[in-house]
Amino acid sequence: MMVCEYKPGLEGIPAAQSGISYVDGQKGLLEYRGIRIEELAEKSTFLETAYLLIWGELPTVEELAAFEDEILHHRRIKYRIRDMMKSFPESGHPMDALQASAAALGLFYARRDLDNPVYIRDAVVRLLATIPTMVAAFQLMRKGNDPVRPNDDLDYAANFLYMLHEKEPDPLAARIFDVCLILHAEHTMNASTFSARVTASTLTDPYAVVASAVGTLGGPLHGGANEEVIFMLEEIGSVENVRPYLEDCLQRKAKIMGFGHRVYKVKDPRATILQNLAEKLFAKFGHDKYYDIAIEMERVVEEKLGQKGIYPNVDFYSGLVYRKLGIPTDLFTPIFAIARVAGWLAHWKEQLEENRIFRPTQVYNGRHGIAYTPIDQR
Ligand SMILES: CC(=O)SCCNC(=O)CCNC(=O)[C@H](O)C(C)(C)COP(=O)(O)OP(=O)(O)OC[C@H]1O[C@@H](n2cnc3c(N)ncnc32)[C@H](O)[C@@H]1OP(=O)(O)O
Ligand SMILES: O=C([O-])CC(=O)C(=O)O
Repeated sequence: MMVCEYKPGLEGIPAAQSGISYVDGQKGLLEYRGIRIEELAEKSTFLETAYLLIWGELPTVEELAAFEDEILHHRRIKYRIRDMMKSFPESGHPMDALQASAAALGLFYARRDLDNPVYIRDAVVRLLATIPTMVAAFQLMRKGNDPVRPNDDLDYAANFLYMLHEKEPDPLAARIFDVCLILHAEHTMNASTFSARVTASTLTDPYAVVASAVGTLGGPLHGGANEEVIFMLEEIGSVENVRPYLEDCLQRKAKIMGFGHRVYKVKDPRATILQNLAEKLFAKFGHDKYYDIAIEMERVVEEKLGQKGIYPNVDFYSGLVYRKLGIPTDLFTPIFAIARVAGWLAHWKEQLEENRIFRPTQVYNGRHGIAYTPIDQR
């Protein structure tokens, strides 16, 4: 067996062969199935992009209509899932509620028929359709309200905002939210996708795959950074405080949330698009003073850490967009998950097509040959 050098965090180690997405971290380039993210953000919709990621090609008019229709008809959640969510503590984090609810779907669809394309399609449709409903339902129920039923007249993104705010969204807000979903849908072998693929490789069900990925996404070094960014902007509070705040972080060797990336050594192309989306929202709905703080942060971080390749990542500007859409801070990461379900499912499907269980090795650095000490002698 070939022995490889141990790399903390598996840096630079390929974990799969994949044709789903591609990142050039030096050029700041991201493609889904070969199509540039900028082009998808301008021309596609989230469901069309999800189709592209999962089935490998852009859908025809008929294929897209059929896919959208299937999703529309599977948006409602079972009353038993809703009742289970109602019993969750309202102080609990919505990512934990989502992880538990996604896993609970597996209780209803326990049969695993992984060689059957109908089973795969049903699972894809069910997960894409119900995850947004679950996120919105928990949000309303933790406030003591009943969840809002999906609105069949609204598309995927608009319906989510409708279920969250109990009113139809402004069309610009809905389109911008849809673009956010496109931007977050997939990103090569990131931590949660790796987690999804490891879980998939055991041939378990897709609900367990998504639940394990949701758990991984929630951490502050990964998708959870989007809410940490807002806490940080609130703590900084003013443009004048940016420099002393960052100097203090650097002195303490503390990570600056929303900056840095294992692959990108330039500004994340999604951060550039999200920044433009934020500006569009500010032009229509009013400015956000935290944006001025964010701009100053980007300037000072580049001055201090640019030579190390530390630039804004996808999590830096997304929260400013979501705030303007009236979304509470602790829903930012669940919204990331709504989008990333598309990527996780694409990787689940790809993993099954050429599966081998993930079972890496380790470098043992513990002891050998130690005698057992009876408890009364310890
Ligand atoms: C959707 C996403 O997951 S995007 C990422 C979201 N996460 C964040 O925004 C959290 C802040 N960023 C980070 O913690 C990291 O940049 C990560 C987790 C994204 C990438 O981590 P790694 O690739 O392991 O980089 P690592 O932590 O080894 O950093 C390399 C060097 O850059 C520095 N660095 C990296 N990110 C930052 C940051 N955000 N602030 C300050 N310094 C940083 C490190 O201190 C380290 O410096 P050193 O070589 O002098 O010790
Ligand atoms: O690729 C990564 O490591 C993290 C990231 O940007 C993502 O998952 O979108």
